[in-house]
Amino acid sequence: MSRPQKRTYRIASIPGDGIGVEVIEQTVKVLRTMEDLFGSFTLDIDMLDWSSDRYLEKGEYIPADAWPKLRASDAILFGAVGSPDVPDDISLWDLILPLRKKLNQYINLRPIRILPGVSSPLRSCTSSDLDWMIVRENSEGEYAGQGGTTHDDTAQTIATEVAIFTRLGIERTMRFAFDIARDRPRKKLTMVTKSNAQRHGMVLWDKIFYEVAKEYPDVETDKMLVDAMTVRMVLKPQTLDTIVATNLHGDILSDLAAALAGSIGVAASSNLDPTRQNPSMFEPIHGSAPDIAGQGIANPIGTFWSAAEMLRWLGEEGAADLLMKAMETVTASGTKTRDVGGTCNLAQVTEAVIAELEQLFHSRKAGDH
Ligand SMILES: NC(=O)c1ccc[n+]([C@@H]2O[C@H](COP(=O)([O-])OP(=O)(O)OC[C@H]3O[C@@H](n4cnc5c(N)ncnc54)[C@H](O)[C@@H]3O)[C@@H](O)[C@H]2O)c1
Ligand SMILES: O=C(O)C[C@@H](O)C(=O)O
Ligand SMILES: [K+]
Ligand SMILES: [Mn+2]
Repeated sequence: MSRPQKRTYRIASIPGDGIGVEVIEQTVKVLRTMEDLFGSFTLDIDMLDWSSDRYLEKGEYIPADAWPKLRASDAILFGAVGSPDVPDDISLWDLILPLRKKLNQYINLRPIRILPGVSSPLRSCTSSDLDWMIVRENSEGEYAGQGGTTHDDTAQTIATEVAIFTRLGIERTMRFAFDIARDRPRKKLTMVTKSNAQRHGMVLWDKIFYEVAKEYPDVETDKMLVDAMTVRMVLKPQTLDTIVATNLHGDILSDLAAALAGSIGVAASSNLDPTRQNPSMFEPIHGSAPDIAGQGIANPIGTFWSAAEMLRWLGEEGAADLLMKAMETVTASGTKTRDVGGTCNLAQVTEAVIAELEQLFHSRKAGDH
């Protein structure tokens, strides 16, 4: 009998700043455990020091010659960027945004659920009341990079931040969102907009949503103005399932959604190039959290979940499922960080997840025979 060949994946890992470094360190331990347990795949992890420290030292986040190698990787595992020593617009526009843009990661997919053992700040909201998939457009809107400042240092300074919406960008996002909605049991897609006040880009957004909807007669459609959407997310979470939103709206709503599901520390995201011509990038939705950085108390679950999504994207479904199961068993058992009501530090949560992975893997193996 010939043994199946071991699969190798080239992973570029960018821990970044603050708690990004801490959560990635733990996630790599978890991935190494999975690699050892399964034995069927190898993760060739390239740790990249692209951080604000590097920027302060060398004047750049991403080395100019780094792109070909990065493009040749199979996936990117990202922590967070942002430092009190560098203006936030520089760190975002020199690190995370060029990655998303140059690698054509035009979808940011953010699953939001209440994990076992985690409670929602909403009174009587259970896991069956809040199970959402947020599809955030990830390349245009206010993030298109169009704009500028003139008349600097005068009383007439002008600054523009031009929100760009293109048919191409909207159409591919809507199609992706409808595909996601169709694959979920409720087959329901809520489109978030602001086409009452924003009469050009958002009107085009709505128009294309209804055009694409015609191709998906089996998916129930629904439209919400973004302000009212915040109210509905809080008061009627059970009426939502798949949500499609612009880059900026999706950014804001997903932090709210994560908080409603218990903590921003458990929320995952996938920056996807659905064409698979470039590597996709997986990261927790949170930032570098300077207020708790260096204390070892950050919740690593959002990054573990992102790593599970990375394994799924790479085709390692079994490993992804096992990691989700281990994570959820650990949160259910009460081994949790403070943001979700526990008393553990991130290393203790990691150790518990690793122990659970080993336990689950071996009991599954025993069940096979
Ligand atoms: N994609 C990214 O890398 C990304 C995302 C968001 C913010 N940022 C950057 O991060 C920096 C800080 O931004 P911010 O404070 O607005 O947002 P943040 O997400 O870093 O933190 C918001 C709050 O949530 C808490 N928090 C975040 N992650 C947590 C975790 N894993 N466990 C426990 N608590 C957690 C923080 O302590 C803080 O109180 C800024 O420079 C910002 O630009 C980067
Ligand atoms: O996309 C952004 O605005 C950066 C950060 O807030 C994020 O959600 O990744
Ligand atoms: K992040
Ligand atoms: Mn955000």
